[in-house]
Amino acid sequence: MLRLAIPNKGALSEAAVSMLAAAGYRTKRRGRELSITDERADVTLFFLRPRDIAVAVSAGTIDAGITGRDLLIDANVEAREIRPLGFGASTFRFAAPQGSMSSIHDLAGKRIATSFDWLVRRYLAEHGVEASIVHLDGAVESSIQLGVADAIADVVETGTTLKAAGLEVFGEPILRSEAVLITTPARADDPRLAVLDRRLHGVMVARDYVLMDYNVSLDSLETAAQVTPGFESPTISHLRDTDWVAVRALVERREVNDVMDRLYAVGARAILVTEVMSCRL
Ligand SMILES: Nc1ncnc2c1ncn2[C@@H]1O[C@H](COP(=O)(O)OP(=O)(O)OP(=O)(O)O)[C@@H](O)[C@H]1O
Ligand SMILES: O=P(O)(O)OC[C@H]1O[C@H](OP(=O)(O)OP(=O)(O)O)[C@H](O)[C@@H]1O
Ligand SMILES: [Mg+2]
Repeated sequence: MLRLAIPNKGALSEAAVSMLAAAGYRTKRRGRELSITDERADVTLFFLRPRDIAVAVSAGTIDAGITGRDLLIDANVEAREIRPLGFGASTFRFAAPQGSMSSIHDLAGKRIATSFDWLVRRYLAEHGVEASIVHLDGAVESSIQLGVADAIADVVETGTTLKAAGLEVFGEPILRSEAVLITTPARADDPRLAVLDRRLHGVMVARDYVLMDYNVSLDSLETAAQVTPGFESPTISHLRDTDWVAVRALVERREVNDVMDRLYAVGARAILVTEVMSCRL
């Protein structure tokens, strides 16, 4: 049985469950169950606090986990990221009262509140800045008003929380984070993990790509195929009219209208777009 840890609450929890459900795993919890076993897929899901996931994986009691990249790095353990999962994107940034700081060098000798001590210490050391860290478990944005810190380092997504606290970001982003699939070097070659990883990749491709079909004359095929190169190579099929062919390729969802316009302009017609339910590439 493959043991996979996923967040039991917080920003990544729902999206992790829906991704696993889309990948065909049983995810429905009866009440407050701490784990669910999917006998058919040979996987047990453990619902853990997001911050504990990298620790459980590195201890070897859990084979793999879904957590935030920021939490993985901050745990400073042996677990490694094997795939970014395309949800839960955020940045990790310094912030201070509006107009008070503009560069990380302004942090020298100051107090920085954060829940990510290791991540912040490492970044400051890399940049040669000496400051003291004030550890808080959450609601870090309140620390300045409470007089316990001069600046903060925290997760920023929309910036709403910062703004409400009268703070603004400064300096470069410390990190760009998102949900990631993690494991340890000891488990990295586990074939059951490879199946999980392929399933999750299949969900990501189905979310990010659509299938595009169109007809194009042989004269314009080369130009059109360059517009839709697909993952490896577009499929070309015969049409009854031997001067024309049918082309099929995967296209990034966010580019779909632009690609259709460009195909039309080079003479492609009957351009059709279809959702991908699932795939293994
Ligand atoms: N607003 C957000 N948008 C996107 N990702 C977020 C957001 N807040 C947190 N995250 C990500 O979620 C993970 C942390 O989860 P979250 O903050 O929900 O849990 P937690 O702080 O450990 O638990 P709790 O807040 O319940 O004490 C981090 O990887 C972080 O980057
Ligand atoms: O930029 P925003 O969209 O406002 O999101 C960022 C906020 O979300 C998270 O808080 P969370 O809800 O996890 O509370 P916490 O601070 O107690 O962890 C994070 O710690 C920030 O406070
Ligand atoms: Mg939080």
